[in-house]
Amino acid sequence: MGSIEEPAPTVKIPIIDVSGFLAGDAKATKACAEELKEACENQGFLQVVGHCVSAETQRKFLSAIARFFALPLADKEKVSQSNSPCYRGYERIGGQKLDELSDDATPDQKEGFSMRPERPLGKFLAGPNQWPDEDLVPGFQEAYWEYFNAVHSLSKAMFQLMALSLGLEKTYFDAFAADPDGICLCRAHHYPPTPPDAAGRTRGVGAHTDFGALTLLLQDTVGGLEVLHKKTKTWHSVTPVEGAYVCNIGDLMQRWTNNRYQSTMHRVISPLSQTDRYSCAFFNDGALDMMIEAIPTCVPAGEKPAYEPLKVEKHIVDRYVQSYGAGGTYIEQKA
Ligand SMILES: O=C(O)CCC(=O)C(=O)O
Ligand SMILES: [Fe+2]
Repeated sequence: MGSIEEPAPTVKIPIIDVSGFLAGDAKATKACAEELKEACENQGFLQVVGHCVSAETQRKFLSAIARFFALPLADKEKVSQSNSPCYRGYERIGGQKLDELSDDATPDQKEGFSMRPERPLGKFLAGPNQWPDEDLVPGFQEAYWEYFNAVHSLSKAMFQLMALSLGLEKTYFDAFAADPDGICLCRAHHYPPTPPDAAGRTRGVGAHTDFGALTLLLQDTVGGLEVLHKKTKTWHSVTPVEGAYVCNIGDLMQRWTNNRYQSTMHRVISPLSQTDRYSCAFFNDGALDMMIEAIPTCVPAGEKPAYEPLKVEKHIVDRYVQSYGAGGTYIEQKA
């Protein structure tokens, strides 16, 4: 008798059209919230279409970041994140190591550019942005802000949909997600083509879960993003859908929902490729001073929450130190 092979698991990453919800249609909102709940309780990943970020805003932004990453290294290093007291600016290849699975992982084979809303120096991550000279990348700053504002709006709307999906008041997460001093990060990435000697050995981004609550990722059509199927430890690609946002749950939201919503491990492989890949992640990590405590309706009657209450600031600082190394600029600021 031949052995029976286990069928390969299918990991469903649904594509959810949020246009009805954004337009205020009650029936469409109910259906959207239901689809979102299903996705968040299972693989913790979905793709959002029918959103409010225009194709033109995305196009202008992707063109601006490609022009920035094409600059000579010396020009990019002028706005290096290592000169920033608040993790803003350019991050060279290998600047971050997100892999949580293996100790001997190679640093991430991506370069990045980070900006955030500007706030007076003092609190963690507050401070000024660093921009390249306008002459070097005309229109970069303008395209970046236009893009940031549009995705920020979408992010706030997605938190409202998430509240509805959990059977909560629509505004339940507003104090976190719409706080004027909240931590938002818009980080563009460039993954250079992979030479044959590095393919299979390196990672664009090592396996990790996202730190915060909710991520909205724009990826071009090259591909490479993969999510882990926990049970079988197999990786599954997130097929690019042009203009869509890959939306995923981060560790804070998993904690907040007492493990009901899943923060799933993901990575970007470095396939043998002649093509540059560009993506941009928008993280809305909320208000530093907030305490994250299990949402009461997520804790079954008679049970204790799975986690102790945790201040957002403590969680975020720990994760930055972990991925960028200790002795970061935060410690200097506090001295
Ligand atoms: O570039 C990508 O596709 C994923 C990036 C990512 O996972 C991250 O920045 O946390
Ligand atoms: Fe990620």
